[in-house]
Amino acid sequence: MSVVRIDKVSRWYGNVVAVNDVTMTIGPGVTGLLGPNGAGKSTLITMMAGFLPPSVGAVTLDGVPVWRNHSVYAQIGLVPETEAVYDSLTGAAFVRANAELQGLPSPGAAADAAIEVVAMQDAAGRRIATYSKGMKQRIKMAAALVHEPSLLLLDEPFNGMDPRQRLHLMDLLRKMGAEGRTVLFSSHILEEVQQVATHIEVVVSGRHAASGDYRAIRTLMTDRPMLYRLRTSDDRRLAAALIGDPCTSGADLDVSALQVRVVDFERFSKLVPALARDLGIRLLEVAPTDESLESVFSYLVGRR
Ligand SMILES: Nc1ncnc2c1ncn2[C@@H]1O[C@H](COP(=O)(O)OP(=O)(O)OP(=O)(O)O)[C@@H](O)[C@H]1O
Repeated sequence: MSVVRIDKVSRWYGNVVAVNDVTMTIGPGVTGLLGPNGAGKSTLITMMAGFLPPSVGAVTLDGVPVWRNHSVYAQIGLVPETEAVYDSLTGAAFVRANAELQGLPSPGAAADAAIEVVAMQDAAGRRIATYSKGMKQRIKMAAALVHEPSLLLLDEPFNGMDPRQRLHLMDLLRKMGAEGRTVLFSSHILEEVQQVATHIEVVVSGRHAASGDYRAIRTLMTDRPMLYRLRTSDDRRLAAALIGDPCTSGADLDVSALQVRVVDFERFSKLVPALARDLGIRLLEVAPTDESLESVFSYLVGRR
């Protein structure tokens, strides 16, 4: 069983604080590392893979420090975000080279098996230069899997994949997790994470913002105060009714719409249709105005 522990870790590049006092534990199964661009996901993954030392704090795998520890590297597979592939090699040669670097006794057989896992047998004899972005992702995945690591780290693996490749990779990650491996992948899309991860860690602006399963994270996100825009057949009457209920904390009327500050989304979502029905008001539009990922994430950070 592989457990990664990130303990009070900070990492800075010159004046830029990329990771700020993060503590988290990642165990077997599939974990999604969720956060907007620049949140520090790649920096965290690179430290977990042992390619970068923390400025402060420790990253360990089963209690053993990862940085500069060659015995630990054999247990780790990394699929980096960058296209770290040799275009002039065939897919098969690239994966085999990784098997040789890992010192495997039968590098050819290990490479064939890994290529089969990612279903790239048909294209393995072609030069990587001719691959699509999604195919490059899969061959990088085969290279990362060739030594059967117990910890698999993937940085934005779904980027550039078409829907079919995406489903294939999701299946593969689920399978790896079900086999008892520790799989962690980064993403900035909650729905993507939700489809495959059983556990989610959220980072924002270098800080650990939240942790839990999809439902817990989704609840945190929808429970925050939010501004809703409503267009109805009688904004004024609906505003008066809504403001009398504790699920709202304010309402603004302008010529084209009604803006309502909602503090209890669950209650609000039931109240609006009920009021509209009782008062005979037609609802033309009900939509959140600040649903951007950044606003959701900033809220999560603000709570801590
Ligand atoms: N080598 C570097 N030198 C200087 N600053 C860096 C370096 N690498 C990352 N940073 C900065 O550290 C912060 C975190 O970057 P990081 O790449 O870890 O975030 P990320 O969540 O992976 O973002 P993205 O999804 O955009 O890759 C950013 O502000 C970034 O500009």
